[in-house]
Amino acid sequence: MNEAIKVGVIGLGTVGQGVLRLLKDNADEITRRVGRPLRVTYASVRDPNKPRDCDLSGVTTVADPMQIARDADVDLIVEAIGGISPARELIETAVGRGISVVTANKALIAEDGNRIFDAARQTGASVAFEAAVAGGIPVIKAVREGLAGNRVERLAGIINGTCNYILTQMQEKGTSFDEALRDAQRLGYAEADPTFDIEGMDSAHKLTILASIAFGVPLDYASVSVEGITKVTPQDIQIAQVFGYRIKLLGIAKRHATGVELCVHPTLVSEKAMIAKVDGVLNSVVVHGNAVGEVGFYGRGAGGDATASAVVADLCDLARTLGVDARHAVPPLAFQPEAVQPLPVMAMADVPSAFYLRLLVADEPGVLSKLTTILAAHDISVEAILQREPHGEDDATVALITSVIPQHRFDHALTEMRALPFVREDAARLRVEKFE
Ligand SMILES: NC(=O)C1=CN([C@@H]2O[C@H](COP(=O)(O)OP(=O)(O)OC[C@H]3O[C@@H](n4cnc5c(N)ncnc54)[C@H](O)[C@@H]3O)[C@@H](O)[C@H]2O)C=CC1
Ligand SMILES: N[C@@H](CC=O)C(=O)O
Ligand code: NA
Repeated sequence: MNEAIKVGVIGLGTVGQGVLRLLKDNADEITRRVGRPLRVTYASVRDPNKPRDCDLSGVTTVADPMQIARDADVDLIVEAIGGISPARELIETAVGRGISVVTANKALIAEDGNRIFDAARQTGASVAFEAAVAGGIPVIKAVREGLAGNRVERLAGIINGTCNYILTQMQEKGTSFDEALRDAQRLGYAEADPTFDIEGMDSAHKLTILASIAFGVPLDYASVSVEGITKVTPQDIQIAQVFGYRIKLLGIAKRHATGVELCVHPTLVSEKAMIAKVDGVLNSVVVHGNAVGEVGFYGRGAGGDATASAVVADLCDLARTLGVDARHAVPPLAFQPEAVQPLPVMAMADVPSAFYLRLLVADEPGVLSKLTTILAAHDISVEAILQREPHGEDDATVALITSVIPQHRFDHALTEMRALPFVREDAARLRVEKFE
């Protein structure tokens, strides 16, 4: 049999263990694809007493992950510890000695990827990161390679499994936010610090990577406007449903005449759109290319096995091209490094959208007509509106969906609405995104 390709795995948590399991369970299939077996020979284990759901026989375990990055006799390395440091130093050390790395670390790629890819280019090593976006969905490969003939106009997606799981549980089972989050953590979906999931930063990391690959712009996490799901209430989920919508946390990267929109926020999507039906831990990315039109991908966005599927796919790619200078292969960010150019990122105030608004108002006559008069004065049409009578002491609720307008116009109208004596509170304002 051909000599095995030796793999070092740094970090044996949800993803690392999944990689070991998959390489073992599907060893025959993988060997037939690659031409040589892939064998984990080294793994870094911080706590040797922790019970693990993978077989470590034949694997040399070390406490210090730098030992693997710097010295171990391996052909390829998997980084699965997460976070910025020491993950960055480990990857830079490995590529510095010409060892290619597979990482699932979207935070690191989004925030320091430009520097990491430069370091890898110095030696001709690769840094592969399919698992970093939308878990098991092979969306990096699809956009980078499969859509290379297109100018990408828009990319939008559900790219955080934890948030989609929470929103689905709240909508379908009436589960509380906190309970649904606890379940997502137990199932291995959430980040080590789940704030990254629920406050939208994890989606923003992934959107940064997708936007770069789609538009040929440098990775620029700081330019993404981010809002998470912590303010989404069961009431908004329920009213959206009455209007025929679902609320999803979307990442959106879109070209406009004056620049690109880069944002993550809870969004109303029509229940008729395919993406509205993507529930639970599933992710979905919808890409509009000028030649192909709209293309959609969906699948498991988090969890050990699904993520390991993407890590192992990258390992197979790199194993097949061991010894080949990565500077002659597909560039990591899809475009030739010297052709990667920034585009102006639009301020959210200028980005056009339809809006959902929920107001708490005093229960008195003429409320709807006064609100719609203000909207009409700002040339904003109302596509749907409802009013709910108060329960007991509560205020009444008015909810509406507007036509597509720049946010600043909507905000001016909202300022005037807030000043009306019967308006108690603008309780929710969400964007609405349309799909084919
Ligand atoms: N869990 C998931 O569904 C997905 C996770 N990812 C990414 O994969 C990476 C790993 O995530 P998980 O496996 O879920 O995390 P985890 O917390 O389950 O595992 C991380 C492991 O790395 C070890 N570790 C952390 N710092 C270390 C250090 N300095 N030295 C040695 N070991 C260290 C921890 O002890 C733990 O065993 C992260 O970048 C995450 O964002 C990506 C896609 C999906
Ligand atoms: N915490 C992330 C894991 C995968 O990237 C998520 O929930 O999507
Ligand atoms: Na992926």
